[in-house]
Amino acid sequence: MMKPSMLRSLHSAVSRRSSHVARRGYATEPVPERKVAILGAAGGIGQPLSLLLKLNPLVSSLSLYDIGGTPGVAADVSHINTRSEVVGYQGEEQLGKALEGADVVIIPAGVPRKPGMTRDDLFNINAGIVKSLAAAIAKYAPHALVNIISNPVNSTVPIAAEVFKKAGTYDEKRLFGVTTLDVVRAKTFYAGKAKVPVAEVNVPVVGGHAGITILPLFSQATPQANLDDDVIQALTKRTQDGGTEVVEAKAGKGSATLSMAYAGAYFADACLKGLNGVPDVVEPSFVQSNVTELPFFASKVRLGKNGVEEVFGLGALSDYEKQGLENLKAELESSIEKGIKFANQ
Ligand SMILES: NC(=O)c1ccc[n+]([C@@H]2O[C@H](COP(=O)([O-])OP(=O)(O)OC[C@H]3O[C@@H](n4cnc5c(N)ncnc54)[C@H](O)[C@@H]3O)[C@@H](O)[C@H]2O)c1
Ligand SMILES: O=C(O)C[C@H](O)C(=O)O
Repeated sequence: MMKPSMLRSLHSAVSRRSSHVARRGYATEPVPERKVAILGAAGGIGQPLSLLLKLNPLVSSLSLYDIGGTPGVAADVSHINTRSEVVGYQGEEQLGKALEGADVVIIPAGVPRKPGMTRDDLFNINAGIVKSLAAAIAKYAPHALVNIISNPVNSTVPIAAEVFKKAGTYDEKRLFGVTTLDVVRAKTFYAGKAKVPVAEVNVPVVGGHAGITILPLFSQATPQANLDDDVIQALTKRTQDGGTEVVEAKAGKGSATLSMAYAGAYFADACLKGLNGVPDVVEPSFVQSNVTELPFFASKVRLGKNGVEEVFGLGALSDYEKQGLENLKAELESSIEKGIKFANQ
């Protein structure tokens, strides 16, 4: 996966490879051609996400779509001397071209929260946006891996699934709700309390992506730090409220964009590695699932040439986590049902 420390060396590595290929006239390490489309590319997440994907050597074609503003973002990002070609598309009439041939489609389109709002308060606007973008994906990129960032993720993923079912293109292995930011936060907060190097930390986060539906499993965190129960409870609450912490700090100017772009680029990189046949690519995602009785659930998944190759279970839970799991089910179920109902109206 693309770690922050790798970003600095990435540019020089890519430049070295490009000049080597140019000198010899053929690629010494064949890297498959991969098109990534970002829908909502001119937004707060979309722009830094476009930048990070332009730095990813696995991407050969970067397609930046939004209702407006993408010619400028594409012109800007395209001046970076890395592998991919960048094209900006704006307006619905260009959406088909933006999607055609895409291997991975990332959707950060939609409105963000303001202080005092829940993610569900975004449903009325974002549900319609995701529904129409999913219909276009079914038509123009039916085999792409789809990474949904738009909130409320607990509802927008089921919406996309229903749209794909109706279009006859649904493949549960290819649809992902991006919950990577929850894991990024859990790792950061845990490392701070446990006083261990953050780069060594792993924390599974399961459930969904809103408030109490976000369930970090600190009992399975590594390295183990034997933190007191009250510290674990505070870490759990901080992870669940991580998004709200940013919304309040931004004071009306939106929600997490930069950390989300990092998390989205990280997950897209994992999807590309899986498609390219890299073994043992395991990341968390909100996917169709049999892990609990709920039809969608976030847990670790193995990514491969067809998307989801394996959905991992919960492992051993502490009593506190067992209770957290029971507590989240009603809210998660109702958000999933709300999405399904909306898509079928
Ligand atoms: N999954 C997560 O962890 C996570 C984290 C942060 C934010 N989010 C969500 O991501 C979404 C975007 O956040 P942001 O801060 O980038 O918002 P933003 O308002 O800065 O950008 C959204 C972009 O979407 C575009 N857009 C709107 N309708 C569109 C359509 N039909 N087709 C294409 N593009 C369209 C807008 O023009 C804008 O450029 C929000 O819903 C937010 O809640 C999710
Ligand atoms: O909190 C939000 O509304 C945005 C996002 O879901 C996040 O977790 O940062």
